[in-house]
Amino acid sequence: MSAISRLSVNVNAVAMLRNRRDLPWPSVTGLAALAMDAGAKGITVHPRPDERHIRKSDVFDLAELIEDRFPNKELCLEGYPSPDFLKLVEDARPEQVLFVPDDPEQTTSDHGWDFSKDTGILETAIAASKEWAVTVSLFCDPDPASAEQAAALGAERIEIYTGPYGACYDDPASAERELGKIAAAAEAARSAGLGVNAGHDLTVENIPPLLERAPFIREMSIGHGFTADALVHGFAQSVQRFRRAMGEL
Ligand SMILES: CC(=O)[C@@H](O)[C@H](O)COP(=O)(O)O
Ligand SMILES: NCC(=O)COP(=O)(O)O
Repeated sequence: MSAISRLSVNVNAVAMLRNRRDLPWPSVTGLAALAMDAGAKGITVHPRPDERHIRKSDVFDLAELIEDRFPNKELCLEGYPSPDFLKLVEDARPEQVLFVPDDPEQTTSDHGWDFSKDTGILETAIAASKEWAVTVSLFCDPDPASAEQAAALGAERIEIYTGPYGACYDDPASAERELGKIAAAAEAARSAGLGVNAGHDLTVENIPPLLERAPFIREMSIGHGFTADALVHGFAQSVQRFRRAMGEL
């Protein structure tokens, strides 16, 4: 068994379920603790401006949980680098921040940064995060040029957007085409000295072929597919199932 997992469990969907009622359950911190006890490397959350799932208070609760009970695990915060989000990063000090080019109205993340027009806001956000000693990752489409531009801006990692791959995984020709794009972007990022993460619509089924093409991917944040799996198998079992799919068990 490898000591460090790649799996960061995204608990957005747990918060969404909790928010159906004015009650504290299911518990975001409780399930996050369960996932980390079961072997996840950490927890990811994407607090959106409307707090439709993760609330600011969850971010602080999770940061405290990790500091107090899981000092070797990591919190990753995802979001658009608005002043409000940057203040949250400054106050909560996660181990990693993923900057995502999401509009506040967006249903979910569906594209990477456009480096031909978004560099100003990213330069400011990257410089601030580095001052706070927070590792910076940028959400990128699976294309080598984006990886190189992310490196030129001073990011330490990229997260390759795997939504299109997840959506066509059942169609071998389309999946192969998407895997080729992801592998090329991952290689370019690695050559540029970046750590390579991947995320969006990853599942127990589609992870193994992805890791065959890019075995050096260091982190996968998984929420929707993880939660769907956990509804059937239970949170702790799903950590095992995803780690097995990642070749870690
Ligand atoms: C950045 C990313 O890939 C997203 O998948 C995100 O973390 C999911 O956000 P929602 O849970 O709001 O769809
Ligand atoms: N960064 C991707 C993420 O955190 C979770 O995405 P998904 O598994 O909910 O699609």
